[in-house]
Amino acid sequence: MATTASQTGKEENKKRVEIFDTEENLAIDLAKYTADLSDKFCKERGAFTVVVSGGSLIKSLRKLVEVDSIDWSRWHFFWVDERVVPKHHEDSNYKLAYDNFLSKVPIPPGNVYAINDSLSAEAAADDYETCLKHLVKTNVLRVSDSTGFPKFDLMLLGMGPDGHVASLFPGHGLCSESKKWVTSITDSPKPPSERITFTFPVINSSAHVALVVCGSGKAEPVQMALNKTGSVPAGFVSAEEELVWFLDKPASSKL
Ligand SMILES: O=C(O)[C@H](O)[C@@H](O)[C@H](O)[C@H](O)COP(=O)(O)O
Repeated sequence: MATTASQTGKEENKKRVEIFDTEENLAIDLAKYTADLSDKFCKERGAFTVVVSGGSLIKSLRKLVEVDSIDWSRWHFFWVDERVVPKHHEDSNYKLAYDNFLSKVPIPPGNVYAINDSLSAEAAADDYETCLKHLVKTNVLRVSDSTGFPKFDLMLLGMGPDGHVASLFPGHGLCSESKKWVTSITDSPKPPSERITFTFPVINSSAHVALVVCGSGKAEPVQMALNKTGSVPAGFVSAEEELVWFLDKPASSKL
């Protein structure tokens, strides 16, 4: 059973906070939320552009693979951030998503946009941005009328215990990148140190963002982000249509 915390203010009107008794219930609701959006966008535009982070989020997608009604052939699948390691490496977000999700659903392999793992971090970021620009030209990816940045249909993001999202870490200069779509980091405080990441203008131009956070170890950054008691990258996340925080009870315990 979820409880919804109401928010006030203009930007806040686009924000919902859902709190679940258990991670299992969160995973069930996240599957329904994603399936409903998939249905809506597949009907409206014949495509559904979905972005995922790495981390524990991927495990919380396990109920999604069981939804029969999803038209997987219309899905286009991206990563908000990726570690610059070979695709079969244990640290690879591609491998994490492949093993736990992609290998279980029939998304066409050509619609799965992994990074080029033979390049340096900087070159891989440029290459991924070039790929996104091509997908804008071919109308797979929309562009936000208000920001000019790509507008993904849904971003599914986790948050680290320090409040980071994607590979945008507290106090790091990349949090204020305002021009690039995709950038690289070679001094990530969370290993491995070399990564590529979408920038905030891209994340915040998404139609829908789901921030999925579980566990008491994240209660403090959740509080900082939602009650504005501190400044953490997760608190900078917004969406053009709707931002939904999916929290389990322990993660919401300081709200
Ligand atoms: O590649 C990464 O490291 C991630 O994309 C990162 O942003 C992750 O989502 C958070 O660190 C949360 O990870 P956990 O849920 O495992 O704490």
